[in-house]
Amino acid sequence: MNISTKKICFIGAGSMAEAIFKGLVEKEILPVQHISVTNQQDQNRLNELNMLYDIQTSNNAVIKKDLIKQADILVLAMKPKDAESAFQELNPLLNETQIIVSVIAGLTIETIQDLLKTNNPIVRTMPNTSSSIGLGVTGISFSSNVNEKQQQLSLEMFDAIGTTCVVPENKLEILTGVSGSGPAYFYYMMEAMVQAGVSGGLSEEQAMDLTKQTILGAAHMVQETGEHPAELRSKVTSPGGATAKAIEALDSHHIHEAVQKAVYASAEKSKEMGEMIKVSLVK
Ligand SMILES: NC(=O)C1=CN([C@@H]2O[C@H](COP(=O)(O)OP(=O)(O)OC[C@H]3O[C@@H](n4cnc5c(N)ncnc54)[C@H](OP(=O)(O)O)[C@@H]3O)[C@@H](O)[C@H]2O)C=CC1
Ligand SMILES: O=C(O)[C@@H]1CCC=N1
Repeated sequence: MNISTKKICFIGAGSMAEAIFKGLVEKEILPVQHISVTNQQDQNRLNELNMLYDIQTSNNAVIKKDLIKQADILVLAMKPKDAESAFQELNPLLNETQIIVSVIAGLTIETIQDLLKTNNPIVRTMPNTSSSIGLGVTGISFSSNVNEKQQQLSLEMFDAIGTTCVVPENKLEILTGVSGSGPAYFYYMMEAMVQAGVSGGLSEEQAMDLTKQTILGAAHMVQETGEHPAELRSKVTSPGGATAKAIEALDSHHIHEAVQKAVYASAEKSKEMGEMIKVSLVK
């Protein structure tokens, strides 16, 4: 099996769907004619995506049905709260050979199966938005009926836009806290660094360039040296020097614990969003 011969239909046209198909289109992983995108109602958004990527887009009921029926892989990319109604629409259109890839935070394989009322192979994933530039990382769990070839195909799709990490399903929430939400923590940190630079007298452009290159360099250092971040940090931190004072300031605000709390909060919220749908199913 090869991903380049497959047809992929994205159900949901938001930031995450775009990050994935942008990565696939720009890396020429499959022909643009093989990629289609639908959403609930926002026609302007679909027009914009069609113009940008030359992929097929439609939320016309008849065309949407055809796109879904023809797809080998369906990517579920709506918010958890919209999953139930979206899945009801999907159910009559599915055939059992289609691979269902979900990027929805918190929604378990079991709930997806219950909602879809089918026995399709389910690939539950947690990507991140850096997939759009081929630097994403995607956590993946498979339902027990995803065969070897289908697993390879799914891995091929996400490896093409970054790296993948196959984990047991009960690890996907904590993985969401680390890498799904993770880019936001670094952007948050960057916002603060730029603001401080500007307050201290740098131009916005200078502060942004310095911050950008610093985070890029730090990430490459971890990757290329293979050294632990703690070791690299100690090399920046001259005893009694400026960095030591900076780390002291971070420690005095319990930033280390705060970051851990942020990871746990994201994991907890993901679980909660999935649980809410499970509860509404039982009712
Ligand atoms: N953003 C991120 O960094 C990440 C997001 N995720 C997951 O991806 C999913 C989408 O998130 P994100 O892209 O940020 O969300 P957005 O709000 O940007 O996009 C949601 C999309 O879902 C569509 N939609 C809603 N209801 C339906 C329906 N019934 N049928 C078809 N499409 C529908 C919306 O269409 P319309 O506008 O027409 O209503 C919209 O295009 C979430 O479940 C999230 O947990 C996972 C990893 C990272
Ligand atoms: O914020 C969210 O709920 C999604 C999941 C991880 C990143 N974005």
